[in-house]
Amino acid sequence: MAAEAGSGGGANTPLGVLGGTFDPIHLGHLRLAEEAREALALAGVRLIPAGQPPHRGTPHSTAEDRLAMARLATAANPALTVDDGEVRSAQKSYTVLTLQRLRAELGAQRPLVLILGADAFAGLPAWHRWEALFELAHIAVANRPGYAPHGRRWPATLSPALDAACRGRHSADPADLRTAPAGRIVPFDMTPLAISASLIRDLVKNGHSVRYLLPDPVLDYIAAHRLYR
Ligand SMILES: Nc1ncnc2c1ncn2[C@@H]1O[C@H](COP(=O)(O)OP(=O)(O)OP(=O)(O)O)[C@@H](O)[C@H]1O
Ligand SMILES: O=C(O)c1ccc[n+]([C@@H]2O[C@H](COP(=O)([O-])O)[C@@H](O)[C@H]2O)c1
Repeated sequence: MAAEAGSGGGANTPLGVLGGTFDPIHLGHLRLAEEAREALALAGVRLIPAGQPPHRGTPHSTAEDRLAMARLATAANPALTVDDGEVRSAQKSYTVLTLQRLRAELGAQRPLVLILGADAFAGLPAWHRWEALFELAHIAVANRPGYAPHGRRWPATLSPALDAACRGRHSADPADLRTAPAGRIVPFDMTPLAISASLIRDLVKNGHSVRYLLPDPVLDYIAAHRLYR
């Protein structure tokens, strides 16, 4: 059985961190976590729903609903755990603060791997104290349909600031993630899934089915709470 995220594995086993608004959580998020876990030999992945996402308006569902859906979506997989730290915090959900909290919890030596889709990675220079992220965690970047940089082509398409920050950090070998607590950038390929939370919200709003785009318990939660109508 896979080790429980956050406590599993040895002291050097990297732990994945996947933040998101998860409005709602869908199979793109879950495959991103699962494929990162497998490709990068992670102890597990902590999914962290944003309480107050810094770069978008108020989410369409409450933080409690998004947290509940994330818990339902991951209940059957012990390698995926849900962290409510950002939902419980009164502050904006800046990733740098969350990684500092995880560092304090897990120690300075535990390798952390911040998992991002290609769209999120490309926007990194707009994040709060973004260059400090490289001191706190490794970064794993997955392809996402419709977005560049994509997979192994990514270094050619970065903004100059991100390109400069990435220089010398690139690694194609997941084993490198064990040799330091932070600082590497690892692109990895996942099954391309053109699923987004905004697509799901639009489908629900227009009365269409979203079955098989997200787990059935999340589908049932959306229906029971009349979300996104
Ligand atoms: N289908 C997908 N493939 C790869 N990465 C994804 C996919 N969907 C989301 N991600 C990644 O998951 C993280 C959280 O995404 P987020 O919660 O914003 O979902 P979203 O589907 O992009 O939402 P929205 O459509 O509301 O903008 C980001 O790093 C994002 O790049
Ligand atoms: O730290 C920041 O400045 C920052 C800016 C934008 C997004 N993030 C984080 O990136 C994740 C995805 O955000 P979003 O808005 O695309 O759902 C989520 O965990 C956010 O808290 C973080």
